[in-house]
Amino acid sequence: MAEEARAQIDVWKYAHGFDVMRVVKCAIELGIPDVLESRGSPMTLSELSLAVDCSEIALYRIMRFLTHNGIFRKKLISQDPLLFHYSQTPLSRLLTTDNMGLFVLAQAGPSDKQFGLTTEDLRAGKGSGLMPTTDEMTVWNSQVDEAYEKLCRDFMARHGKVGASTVINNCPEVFKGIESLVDVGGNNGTAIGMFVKAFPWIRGINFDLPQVVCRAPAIEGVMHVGGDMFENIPKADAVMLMSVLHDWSDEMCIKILKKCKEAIPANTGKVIIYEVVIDEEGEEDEYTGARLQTDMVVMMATINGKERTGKEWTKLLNASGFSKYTIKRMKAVESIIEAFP
Ligand SMILES: C[S@@+](CC[C@H](N)C(=O)[O-])C[C@H]1O[C@@H](n2cnc3c(N)ncnc32)[C@H](O)[C@@H]1O
Ligand SMILES: O=c1cc(-c2ccc(O)cc2)oc2c(O)c(O)ccc12
Repeated sequence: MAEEARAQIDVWKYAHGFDVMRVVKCAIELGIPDVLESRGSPMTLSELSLAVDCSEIALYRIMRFLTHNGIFRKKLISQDPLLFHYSQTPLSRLLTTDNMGLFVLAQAGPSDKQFGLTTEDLRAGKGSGLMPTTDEMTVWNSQVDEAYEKLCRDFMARHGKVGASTVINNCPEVFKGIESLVDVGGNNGTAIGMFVKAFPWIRGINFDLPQVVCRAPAIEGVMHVGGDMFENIPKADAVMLMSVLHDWSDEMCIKILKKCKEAIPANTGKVIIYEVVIDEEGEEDEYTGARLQTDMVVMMATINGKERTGKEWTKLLNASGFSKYTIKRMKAVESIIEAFP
């Protein structure tokens, strides 16, 4: 593989390296290596959930990530996750509290919700919501250090830049025939500004919460509109949703998607979703690890957010009233989903 292509994959190890260790720390705190060791034989998700007192949904997600990383082993008896059998590896045996487990916990420092998943949240089946405030709102938590809050805002703006160039380079055809495009949850307008520059026939609307767009810089060809995507979305030929839906539960996503549908023409409109599509078992590629890491990041950052598999996207789009959709896989962590009314 060319050095450049390898770097596109390896960079995620550094971007999410700290998060990997936070999930390993939670697994030790929950006692997963200890329970598997004392049982001495493989355990189903339900058995493990009962033994470590952790919700099945949260446990399934962290075990999906930890088995992909070779920390535990998973045996598929069927495609039903409730019937997966989990067992130790030589590595997880070293992570028991009798062995190196306490060493890892000590090095990780005191448990502090501000800096990672907590076992209490996982037990309750929710994410840690480090970044939202209340009601699943994804606005940076004002209780965190001011400099860190600014770093998070700046990081999100860069995320928009990286995402927009991935879409422009890999899927320029999605912009064909679109005269107006609204980027819902577009933050400071970085992404929509890049789309309008690359495809100058498009009129861009950057739509985000009023307290977010009021800080956005003026961008040629882009109008900033403040509002609430659960209430009303400005009308346009197409709606873009970049890394927005992964912050929300299925129920809230359906509300957002229904509002997006109302904003576009019934016969020619489309919703363009730029999000991770988690690979099904046996369909992994070189980005699978980074996609699963992003699921862990979303679990830490939000309360009910998650990355979704193709099947989960189908359910969501059908429930939101979209009649058809296509998934375009890219050489990237995210994919493009085009949904049509
Ligand atoms: C994870 S960020 C994604 C930002 C940008 N699309 C990107 O990919 O970099 C989610 C965005 O959704 C916005 N948002 C959250 N709740 C919203 C709401 N009710 N209405 C409009 N935007 C909202 C946030 O302010 C934030 O800018
Ligand atoms: O801290 C994050 C990171 C992401 C993120 C990371 C990698 C990707 O490929 C996509 C997104 O998304 C976040 C997010 O949506 C949020 O509301 C808070 C924090 C983060």
